[in-house]
Amino acid sequence: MSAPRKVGLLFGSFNPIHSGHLILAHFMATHTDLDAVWLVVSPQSPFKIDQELLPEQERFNLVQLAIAGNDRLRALDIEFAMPKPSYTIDTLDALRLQHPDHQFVLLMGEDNLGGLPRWREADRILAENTIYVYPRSGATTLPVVPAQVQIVEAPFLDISATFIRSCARAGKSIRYLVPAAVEKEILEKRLWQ
Ligand SMILES: Nc1ncnc2c1ncn2[C@@H]1O[C@H](COP(=O)(O)OP(=O)(O)OP(=O)(O)O)[C@@H](O)[C@H]1O
Ligand SMILES: O=C(O)c1ccc[n+]([C@@H]2O[C@H](COP(=O)([O-])O)[C@@H](O)[C@H]2O)c1
Repeated sequence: MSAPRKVGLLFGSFNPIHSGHLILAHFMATHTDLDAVWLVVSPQSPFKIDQELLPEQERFNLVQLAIAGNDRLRALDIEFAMPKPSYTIDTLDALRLQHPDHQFVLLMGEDNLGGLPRWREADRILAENTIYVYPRSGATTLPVVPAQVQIVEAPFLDISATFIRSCARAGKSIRYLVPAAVEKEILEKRLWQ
């Protein structure tokens, strides 16, 4: 049996994955007490119903290309078989059933913290999980920050998937904003062009 592990979970639409996600995920997996970070690709965020999304399998493939060769990072498609939209509490329950020996930590950008009370079963998410929050533009907060929320001073890169998509649409370079393998795939498949 493998040793118990402390694993950070980075949930996202990853439409597409970019260098901001990767630097954050690798930093969390190597500069904190976490052993690994799993990137959970959400088919449909409850807060992004109207957003034009690449097919989930395509987004998942881009995540896999981006993290290839990094044994601290892993891509999860667990939400593909679950009801949509993708509610994080349901995924956390499923992951705890699948991996009873693991300790999970929720990773969250400061942009998402203030909106957390509007998440499904937010009280249970807060009661059952440690949350590592890292800097992100559009920072929001909770009226009272609970003890299980820890601020991690991770490097801050102001890149968003929205910006990557707008560059691709405008025919502008996305070199270094996404890993080379992801750039190649976006250009070859003419994604968002
Ligand atoms: N540049 C970044 N640095 C650190 N974390 C990020 C960065 N971009 C996104 N994240 C975080 O990654 C998680 C998933 O983000 P998501 O897939 O929604 O990407 P996004 O860039 O915010 O997308 P979009 O621009 O389409 O809203 C969120 O918790 C978000 O805060
Ligand atoms: O569970 C919820 O109620 C909930 C509400 C909003 C967002 N989330 C999850 O948070 C992740 C990031 O969402 P977003 O909207 O910032 O892309 C994504 O995995 C969503 O499924 C989850």
